[in-house]
Amino acid sequence: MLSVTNLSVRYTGSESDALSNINLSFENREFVCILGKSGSGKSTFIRCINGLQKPTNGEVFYKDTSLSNLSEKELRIVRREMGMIFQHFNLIPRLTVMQNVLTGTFGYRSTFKNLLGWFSQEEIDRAKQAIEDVELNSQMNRRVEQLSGGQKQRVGIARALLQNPNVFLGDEPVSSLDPGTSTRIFTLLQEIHERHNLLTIINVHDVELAKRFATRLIALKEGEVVFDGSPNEFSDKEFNLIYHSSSEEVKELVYS
Ligand SMILES: Nc1ncnc2c1ncn2[C@@H]1O[C@H](COP(=O)(O)OP(=O)(O)OP(=O)(O)O)[C@@H](O)[C@H]1O
Repeated sequence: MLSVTNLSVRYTGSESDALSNINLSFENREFVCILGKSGSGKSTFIRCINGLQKPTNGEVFYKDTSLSNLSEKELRIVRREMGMIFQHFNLIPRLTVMQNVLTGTFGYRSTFKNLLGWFSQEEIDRAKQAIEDVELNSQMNRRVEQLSGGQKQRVGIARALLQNPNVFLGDEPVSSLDPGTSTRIFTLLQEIHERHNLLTIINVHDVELAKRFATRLIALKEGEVVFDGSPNEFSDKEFNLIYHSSSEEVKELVYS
């Protein structure tokens, strides 16, 4: 469903690759967590998948089509099938929960309709359902600036659901939340993942959380994949290697 081949990214002015020759493929229904130290390339990888970051080399294929071959308009169509949630939620603080969630339909509507804020009854009903799915019914008409971090992330999830996504992407969606709230958000992501048959790919710093919810773990170190396997295979040894050793030592030890 989604794959990357020989994917490399080097930012302008940088002397090293943020991502270096990554080859991975993902199937529907996988719940993938991406681990790695700060600066290892996790966000860059997610941004390549949804076409926000152009590779320096290599390709991203979504449903067998290379994103490099798509026009901006075609890319927008791909992007609307990829719901995305963010560390800082990326909501519009002064708008209500309902208004924020409805922006999830924007990729499917004309700019004219979006500017005027006209929504059909069907769109409003779907938004209500998504708000119910994330258990925020009682907050529907509150401004999001009045919500807690966990509630804000639920709004982000409901907004992404309105896109009818095939792929759910998360760029450190629980990094600013406390442990209990983080677990509840991951539980919700898992439920949504199963109910909608999604491919879910989430960057996360919390290894225990990743091991508990993911079906597959991928670890990046200095822009390279140094671990790709099931959560049971990821032990303290891998943890120490990934967070404390050089990438050459990691590859030697993990794959020896
Ligand atoms: N826009 C940019 N311009 C130049 N360099 C960048 C840019 N974005 C990221 N980088 C560099 O690319 C490398 C990978 O960054 P990236 O944000 O992908 O890592 P990350 O694993 O997501 O980090 P974090 O966990 O801190 O978010 C880092 O060295 C970073 O400094």
